[in-house]
Amino acid sequence: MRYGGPGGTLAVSGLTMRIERGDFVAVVGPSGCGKSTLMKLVTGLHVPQEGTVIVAGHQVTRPVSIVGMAFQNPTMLPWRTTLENVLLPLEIVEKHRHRLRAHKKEYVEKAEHLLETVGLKGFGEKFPWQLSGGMQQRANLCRALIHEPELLMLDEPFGALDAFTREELWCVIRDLHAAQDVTIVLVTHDLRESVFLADKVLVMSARPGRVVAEHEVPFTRPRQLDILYDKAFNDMVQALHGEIATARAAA
Ligand SMILES: Nc1ncnc2c1ncn2[C@@H]1O[C@H](COP(=O)(O)OP(=O)(O)OP(=O)(O)O)[C@@H](O)[C@H]1O
Repeated sequence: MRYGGPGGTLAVSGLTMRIERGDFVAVVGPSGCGKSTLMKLVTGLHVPQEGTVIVAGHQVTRPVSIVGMAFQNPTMLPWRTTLENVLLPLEIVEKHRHRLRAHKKEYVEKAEHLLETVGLKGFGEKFPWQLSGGMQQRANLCRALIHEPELLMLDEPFGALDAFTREELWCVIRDLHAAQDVTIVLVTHDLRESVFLADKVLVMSARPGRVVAEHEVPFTRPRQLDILYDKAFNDMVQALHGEIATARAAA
């Protein structure tokens, strides 16, 4: 995938990965290695000049509707309440668009249930600007989940949060993955986050990005936050750190 025409920036090249249904995969790598590009390729926001992206058996040629996305900046619409923001994808995704008016109550209940799951019970009527950054991130996750995506793409969704809120949201995501049949791809700079949450961690090279290593995370589920202090956990984090340092140096 190259940006800006033939002489432009080659963001990813030879990037190959296979993710099975229900997997939780984290993608880590040096800054600028093409992690966000990968997200945009999988969701169909970009189409590669060479190679193919296949999601749920179909080649991706335009934005994919079975995907839920959450990026670092929650970009909620300020003139809509939190609940109305969470309901937004339903106005876009075809399967729900036609049902929305007749089944509004059912969808509102679902949105309220999701808000409750992430600790935002009773905040649906507030506007996004009345919520803290952490609360907006939580609402952002609800919006990514409202249309029951089969694939959830998370691009640094907890990047701007303080450590405590971030760890709390890790647990929300962990529980969502355990409770629902959803495949999750998480792009992150936070190696502890990748090891805590994922079944598999993919390490990318410096730009042009490709996968240089793939690690199964051996820790049993459900994982509790205490694991962050285990030696085996920290050894894995440190090993990943070393791999990324090597990938950066090779650039
Ligand atoms: N729209 C664009 N036009 C030109 N170059 C771009 C564009 N988007 C990304 N790039 C370049 O492609 C490369 C990969 O960018 P990308 O955002 O995918 O990396 P990243 O790994 O997500 O970065 P970071 O770790 O800093 O978030 C970078 O060198 C970036 O400058």
